[in-house]
Amino acid sequence: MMHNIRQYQLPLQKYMAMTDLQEMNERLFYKLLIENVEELLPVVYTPTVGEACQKYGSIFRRPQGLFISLKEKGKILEVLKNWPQRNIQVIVVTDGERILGLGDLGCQGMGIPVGKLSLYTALGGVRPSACLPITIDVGTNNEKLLEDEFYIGLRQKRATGQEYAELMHEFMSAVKQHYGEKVLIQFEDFANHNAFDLLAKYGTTHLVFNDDIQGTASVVLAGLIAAQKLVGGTLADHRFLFLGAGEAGTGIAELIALEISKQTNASLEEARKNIWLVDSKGLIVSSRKESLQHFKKPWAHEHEPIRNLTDAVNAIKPTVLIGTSGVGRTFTKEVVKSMASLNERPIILSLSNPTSQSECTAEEAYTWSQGRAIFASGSPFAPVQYEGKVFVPGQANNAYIFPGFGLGLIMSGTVRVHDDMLLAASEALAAQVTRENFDKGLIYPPFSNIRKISAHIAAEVAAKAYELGLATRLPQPENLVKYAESCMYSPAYRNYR
Ligand SMILES: O=C([O-])CC(=O)C(=O)O
Ligand SMILES: [Mg+2]
Repeated sequence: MMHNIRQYQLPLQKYMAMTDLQEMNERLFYKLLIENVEELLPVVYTPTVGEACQKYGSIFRRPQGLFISLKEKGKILEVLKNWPQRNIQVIVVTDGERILGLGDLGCQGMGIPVGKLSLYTALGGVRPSACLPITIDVGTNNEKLLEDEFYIGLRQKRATGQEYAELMHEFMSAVKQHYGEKVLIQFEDFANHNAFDLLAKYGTTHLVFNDDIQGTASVVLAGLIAAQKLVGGTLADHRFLFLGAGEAGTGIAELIALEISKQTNASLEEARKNIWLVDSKGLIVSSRKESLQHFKKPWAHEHEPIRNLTDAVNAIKPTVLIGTSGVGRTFTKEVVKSMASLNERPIILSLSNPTSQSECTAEEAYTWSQGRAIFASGSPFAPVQYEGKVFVPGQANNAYIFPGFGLGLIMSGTVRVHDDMLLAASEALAAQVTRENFDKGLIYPPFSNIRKISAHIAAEVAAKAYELGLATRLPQPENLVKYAESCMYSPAYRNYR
C-alpha cells in the first residue's frame, strides 16, 4: 500500500487513496497511518485535508460521517439512532463555517471531523468504532459553493440567531440523551462568535472541548514552556504579540496568562498585561474597548492606537510573535527582521492553516532572522538549509494535544473539562521534548513517538481529573501511563484459534 500511495504525484490523489483504504480495510488504514505517521499525517490531515474540503463535492465517492441538517429539526435523536455504532466515546462536530484558515466551506467541512477522528484513533488509540464525525448543515454563505453543481449541502444562506441556537441545542440534548454524560464532544472549526458561545453555554452541562480555542492553546503553551530551555528564563520574562484575535489567538493568550499567574502568584489581570493582540483593525487598545467583541475585551490595554503589525512590533517589542490570523504571508521580511533586531532568539510561530495561510514559511523565518529564530508552524514545513546548517521547524498543531487529551478524559470517565487539565497536557507534552530535539532547535518532539506522547498526556490529564474530583472511573488506576497504553486500540490482525 505504501508503495502504491507513493506512486501518486499529487497529495490529493494520496488523500483519495487513503480514503478508499479507510472504507475498504480500516485496520490496514490505521496500521499504515501509525507506522508512517510523519509521511501520512500531511496527507490525511493538514494541509491536504484543506484542499480535500475545498474540492469535497467533486472528489466525493461514498459518504463519511453523519450529516444533520436544518431539515432534521425536531428529529435529531432519530437521526443519531441511524448511526450503526451504539457505543460512541468521541464526537467531533463542525458547522463548516471556518474550516482551517479557508473560510466557510459549508457541508464540505466534513473532511475535518473525519480527519480529526482518524487522528484520535491513530495518535490517541481511541477505537475507530467509538468515533463519530458530525457536520451540522445550516447552509453556507459561500456563493461559489451555492452555485457549484457538485455541492452536497443545503443550498441556502446560513441560519443564524435563534434558529441556529435551537438546532444546536436540540443536537446537544440529543447527544447526551443517546450516548450519556461521558461522551466527549469536540467542537471544531466553528466561526468565532458561535465557538465562544457554544463553549460557554455547554461547558457546564456537557463534556465539551473546543480544539481551536483550547487544543491550540495547550499545544502552543507546551512549545513555549519547552522553549524556555533554549532561551532561559521563565514565561513571565516575555512579551507576547499576536496577529489575529480570534479563537486561537485569544485562547492561547488566556492560557499563557493562566500559566504565568500560577507560576508567579500574580493575578490573571496582571499576567495579561504582557500579552498584546493585533486584529484586522490594528493593536487592541483601551480606546477601542466599546466596539470590541467580548472575547477581545480582556486584551484592551492602555496604549495609543497602532494600525499595522510592523508598527506594533516596534512599539511593543515582543520576544514572542504568534500568527493566528488565518491570513497568509503577513509576517513580512520587515516584521521578521524587526523581531530579529529586538531579540537574540526571537520566537516566531506561524500557526494558520493550511500551508497557504501560514504567516510566513520556515525558510523565510530562518533566512530573515539569520538562523536565529525559534520557529514552529501549524502546517508542516520541510527542514531548511541556511548557510550550511540544517534547521528543523516544529509543527505547533493541536494534533499533539487532542488525541491524548481526549483519551485521558475517556479512560477516567471524566464528566467536565477544566482549564487545569489543559495546563497538565501542556506540561506533559513539553516534558517529552528531549535534549536531542532541543539541539536541533525543536520545541516539539517528533510525531514518530506520538502514541507514547499521547499516553503521557492522557495520564496527566486523567490525574488532574481525579485530583479535581471530575473522574468517575473508580478506583483510580495505580499507574496511569500503563493504564492509558492498555486502553489504546492497535490495528493488529488476530490469530485464528
Ligand atoms: O486542523 C488543523 O490543522 C489545526 C486546526 O484545528 C485548525 O487550523 O483549525
Ligand atoms: Mg480546527
